[in-house]
Amino acid sequence: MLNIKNLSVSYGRKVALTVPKLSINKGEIIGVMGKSGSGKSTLVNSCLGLIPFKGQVRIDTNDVGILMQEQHYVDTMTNQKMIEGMLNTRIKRDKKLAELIDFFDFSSQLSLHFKNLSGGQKQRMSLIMVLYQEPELLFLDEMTTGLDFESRQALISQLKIYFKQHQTTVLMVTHYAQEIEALADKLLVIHDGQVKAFDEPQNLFKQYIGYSAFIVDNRTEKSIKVQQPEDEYKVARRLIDNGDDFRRTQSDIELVYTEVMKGQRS
Ligand SMILES: Nc1ncnc2c1ncn2[C@@H]1O[C@H](COP(=O)(O)OP(=O)(O)OP(=O)(O)O)[C@@H](O)[C@H]1O
Repeated sequence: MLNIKNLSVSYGRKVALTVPKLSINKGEIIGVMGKSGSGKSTLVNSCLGLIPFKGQVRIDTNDVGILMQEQHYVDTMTNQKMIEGMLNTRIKRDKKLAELIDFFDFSSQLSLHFKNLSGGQKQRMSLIMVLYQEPELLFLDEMTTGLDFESRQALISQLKIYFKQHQTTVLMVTHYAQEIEALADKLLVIHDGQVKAFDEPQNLFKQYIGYSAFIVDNRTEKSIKVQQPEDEYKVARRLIDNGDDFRRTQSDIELVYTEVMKGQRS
């Protein structure tokens, strides 16, 4: 669905991003993580052709959607008028739109103005308009930044259902490991303009963390690395005997990310 070859983006003399090769298959959801200034937005912007770049970016569809962190709309009309105007349709007569509004629980916000919506409601409204166009490929750039925990959780679970139903291919940039854990098939870690890791979380977990790990919750939050199932049993036994509250994890994104970033220059 998206193929990148020898991509290089520079701002003036500074090379901000180089990606020798990257392929995203149809229906895959890719979560992109990296520090501020690492090149995440540069990746999205070059894929969208919004900035000049060298190399190849091939997108196998014309139905591309994008949702950035902040949206600005005119504020002279209600949300309903704006949605209907921008999509050139009427909610009453448009089953697809009515269903989306229902899905994102937006009916009671239709009579309001955009500026009076909460951050989560603003994101929902933008999503309704983006998803109405049934993009095959969707770019999400920090769509839940600034949302409170509950709004983020709600949005993530709605999107999880939606993406599954529609087999949308998604590249989402986020600072929240939890978002990737809930939605992404693969994790892409960018640091200093370079791809440091790109694979399914469980593969990266095996590579960077080991066979499995126990996180001792409540007390220490320390992770214990184990390489073999037998070791896992021994560690579990010890933790149980100590009365510790722990959980087993094989795809903890935060652990993987921390491990990938170890040894990288800041
Ligand atoms: N228009 C620009 N002109 C010059 N330098 C830029 C421009 N846009 C980005 N950069 C630089 O390129 C690098 C990558 O920026 P980018 O916006 O892609 O990072 P990011 O990972 O998306 O950061 P954040 O998480 O803060 O959004 C940074 O060093 C940034 O300062």
